Amino acid sequence: MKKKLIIKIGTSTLTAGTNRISFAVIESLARQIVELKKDYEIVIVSSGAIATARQFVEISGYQKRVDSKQAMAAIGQTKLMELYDGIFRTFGLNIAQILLTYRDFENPVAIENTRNTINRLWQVDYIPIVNENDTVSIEEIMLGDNDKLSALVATIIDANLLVLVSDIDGIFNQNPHLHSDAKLIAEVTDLESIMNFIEEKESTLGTGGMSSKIHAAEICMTNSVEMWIVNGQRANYIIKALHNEIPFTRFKTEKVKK
Ligand SMILES: Nc1ncnc2c1ncn2[C@@H]1O[C@H](COP(=O)(O)OP(=O)(O)O)[C@@H](O)[C@H]1O
Ligand SMILES: N[C@@H](CCC(=O)OP(=O)(O)O)C(=O)O
Repeated sequence: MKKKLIIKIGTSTLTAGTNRISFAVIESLARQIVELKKDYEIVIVSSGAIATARQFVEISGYQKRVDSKQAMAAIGQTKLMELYDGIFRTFGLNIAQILLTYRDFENPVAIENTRNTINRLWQVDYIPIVNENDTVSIEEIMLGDNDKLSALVATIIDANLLVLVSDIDGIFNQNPHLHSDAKLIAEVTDLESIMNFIEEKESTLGTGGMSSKIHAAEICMTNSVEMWIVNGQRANYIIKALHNEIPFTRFKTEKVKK
């Protein structure tokens, strides 16, 4: 049986630090997935709806007003999926869209329905791409991060591994953007031991930063899902992390799944 892998890719990685979605980033993801599909069933959790919309329209006040952000997300989501579809198709990969909110994870019926949909999509060889349903829920666009959402998805489908693709190699003993001598932590088994390492710098994008990744790790560790933070700026980052060819942070759980 194939293992289950969730890949979370955020706005900063998708835009490669610019204000446009990078086709090269989506291509690199697709190329890796072609290889990964031999051993893994895959779910992508992708942000980027608002960033995609910005290439077409700027609804006034969208940086501050939540309803403007929601409208931007609604416009950008279809275009983001078009981008994924166009690029993934050239690699022979099929995609499907799933939009969820936190509330869905509190409802056993919704959990069961989501699980059934994902399993059926895998059976017919489609890759589910999840984002938050920003129309009905505003937690993520207020806090600006899909890390926790991806941990919840990983938990309900009993994933073997969640990979958070970030703009950094992993968690360091200090924020490396502020301290040049910061050292990467390769393995975390106890979250308490790393709490003091988080040192958010002021972010204009208002993202969840490292704190939301720790929160995601907490959900994963409680539910025996291994979680990695991997640097999306490195070539072939998932394949190389799997072969231990690049530095990254691994949040270990005690229970190893078959
Ligand atoms: N101890 C730490 N180790 C690594 N990064 C840290 C640490 N403390 C704070 N950070 C910040 O967290 C950022 C990564 O989170 P985030 O910007 O949300 O990434 P992404 O957009 O890829 O999800 C880093 O770029 C860094 O500025
Ligand atoms: N759901 C929204 C916002 C989510 C968001 O910004 O998350 P992230 O890129 O992980 O910080 C979107 O797709 O634009």
